[in-house]
Amino acid sequence: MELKGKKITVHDMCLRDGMHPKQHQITVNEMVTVARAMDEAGVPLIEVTHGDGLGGASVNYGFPAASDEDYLTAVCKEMKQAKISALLLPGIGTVDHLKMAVDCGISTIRVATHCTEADVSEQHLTMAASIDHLDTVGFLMMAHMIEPEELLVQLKMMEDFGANCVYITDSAGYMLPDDVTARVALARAELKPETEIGFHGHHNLGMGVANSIAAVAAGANRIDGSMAGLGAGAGNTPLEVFIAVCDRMGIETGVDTFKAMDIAEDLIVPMMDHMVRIDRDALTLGYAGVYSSFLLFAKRSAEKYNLSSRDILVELGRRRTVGGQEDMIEDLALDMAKERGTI
Ligand SMILES: C[C@H](O)CC(=O)C(=O)O
Ligand SMILES: [Mn+2]
Repeated sequence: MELKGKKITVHDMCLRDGMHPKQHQITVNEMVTVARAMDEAGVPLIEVTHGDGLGGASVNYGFPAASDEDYLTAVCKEMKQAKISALLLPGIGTVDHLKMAVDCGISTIRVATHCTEADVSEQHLTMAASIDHLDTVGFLMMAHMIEPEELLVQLKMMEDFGANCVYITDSAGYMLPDDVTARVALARAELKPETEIGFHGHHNLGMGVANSIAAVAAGANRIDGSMAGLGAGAGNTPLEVFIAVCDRMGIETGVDTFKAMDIAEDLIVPMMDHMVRIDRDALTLGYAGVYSSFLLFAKRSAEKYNLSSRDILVELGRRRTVGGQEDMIEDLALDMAKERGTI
């Protein structure tokens, strides 16, 4: 496919997926500063929410520095051209959270489920689609775990519930470009032509940019990334890198490449509590197909029970654990520690 001249929408994740490595402690001021700079650089869409979506503030997922309502209210009113999105996982976020986010000024709601559980998104997607001008997006996580044909059934379900855009989400950073091509191309061929297709990558195997380009080539027109890769695991597709590559290839993002680089370097890297990079554990997530936001949970349990975090992650992958099973990580570590006599 000729990519030169193709227009795509990039969607920044620093202020939502980036909440995972920050243990949800990004302040309202930091959110506003980063969002303003991205607005100025031409980033068209920015996600702002607790790392686990609206309503994520809890013992299980972690308490944030401020409420979703405070973050969204503060950021939405500052935007000149950028639109703000919020993420919602049914079971964590409710229809009331969705209404609150709309009242705060979001333009996009993304309803996320595990890749085999699109049916649980019906209530939220139907409701969102009934709200005037609300960009309604379905988001299927851990999409590497099922074959393209099975994924298509789930994507179609979200389309039927009213999503005008559906996402193929590589939550574990496990996919290789051929995996992305197979899933996106089938979706592009079978979904309604007016339904947009998005791809959300994690960089655990260093494939974020290559996978995102594969997605665009196969027919996706929305691509998630985050400046300096601030996101779960080894982070999301580093957005400033993806923008520079698009620039070289003639793919139009509308974002100023040098301003994107400056945001990554001058604003995001200094905010990091640890370097978000492909270290041994993040690489293991990608290699073993584990949900990226399990990383810090596994590291904490490893430290507590004198275990190797890699061993915990490999076992989580073997057990095919999925998002929402965070509480099982400590249970697993405790069992492993008893078995190995490390406690
Ligand atoms: C709640 C997760 O962090 C959503 C996401 O970004 C992913 O699955 O990847
Ligand atoms: Mn993610």
